[in-house]
Amino acid sequence: MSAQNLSVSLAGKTVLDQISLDIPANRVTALIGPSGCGKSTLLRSFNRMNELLDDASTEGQVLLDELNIYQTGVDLAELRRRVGIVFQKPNPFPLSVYENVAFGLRLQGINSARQLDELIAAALQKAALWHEVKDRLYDNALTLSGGQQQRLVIARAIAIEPEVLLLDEPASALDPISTLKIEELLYELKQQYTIVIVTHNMQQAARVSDFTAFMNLGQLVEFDATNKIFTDPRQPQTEDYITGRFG
Ligand SMILES: Nc1ncnc2c1ncn2[C@@H]1O[C@H](COP(=O)(O)OP(=O)(O)OP(=O)(O)O)[C@@H](O)[C@H]1O
Repeated sequence: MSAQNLSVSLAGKTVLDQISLDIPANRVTALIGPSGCGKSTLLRSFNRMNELLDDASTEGQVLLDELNIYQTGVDLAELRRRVGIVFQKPNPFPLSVYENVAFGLRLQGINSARQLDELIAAALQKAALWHEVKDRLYDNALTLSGGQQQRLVIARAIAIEPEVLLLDEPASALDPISTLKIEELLYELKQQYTIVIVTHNMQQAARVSDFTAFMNLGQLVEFDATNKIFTDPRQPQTEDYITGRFG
């Protein structure tokens, strides 16, 4: 996936300014930068979620394979199936664990009980949750712990086989053990999916990502291999940020 000269305004204010960025396939890319620099807005532009806000306008392109997702006639439901998103606060539906994962599959017309059972078990396994919920499949998802709920939301997102998974601070509401589980999970998931994660936690970005984009004031300051960004950045601004001199 790639952004090309992408600019976004919200309520008349330029929030992203001419961003061009190639997101490598089957890798984890972290978006870092000070509060308000536009990380979440960039993430949400990858599946056109900004359009759900009043008064959002977008210029430039986002390419998913060959498709400019902003061209007219793009099927937004299909786009969001291909590019899934997980938010900071776990948001399972107030349904059973099973029905949470079944939801998107049923929307795709999959109704055979046997097929659903198999796909739901596979998604829960991929989300590293199966062992904890296999005897609780019909319990309400809201009875799970916060960390389990977040892995359930990830299972719900991957059940419908997206190509890209967007994660907006997926662990910041979780305890350290749940955070570690999510981080380990990302390592497994990148074998199959392209992952973009917004994080405030620079240690987390250094641990989980292969590539890092440092943003400031709506601009992309630097994009490189994570190791390079954290040990030998090209831009003084990046160095100042990662060494804690601002932000
Ligand atoms: N719905 C909105 N309407 C108007 N302005 C908005 C809206 N949402 C965000 N903004 C503004 O857009 C800018 C970028 O916000 P965004 O949430 O993308 O930044 P961020 O880097 O993710 O910040 P944080 O790290 O604090 O979550 C900020 O100045 C913010 O105030």
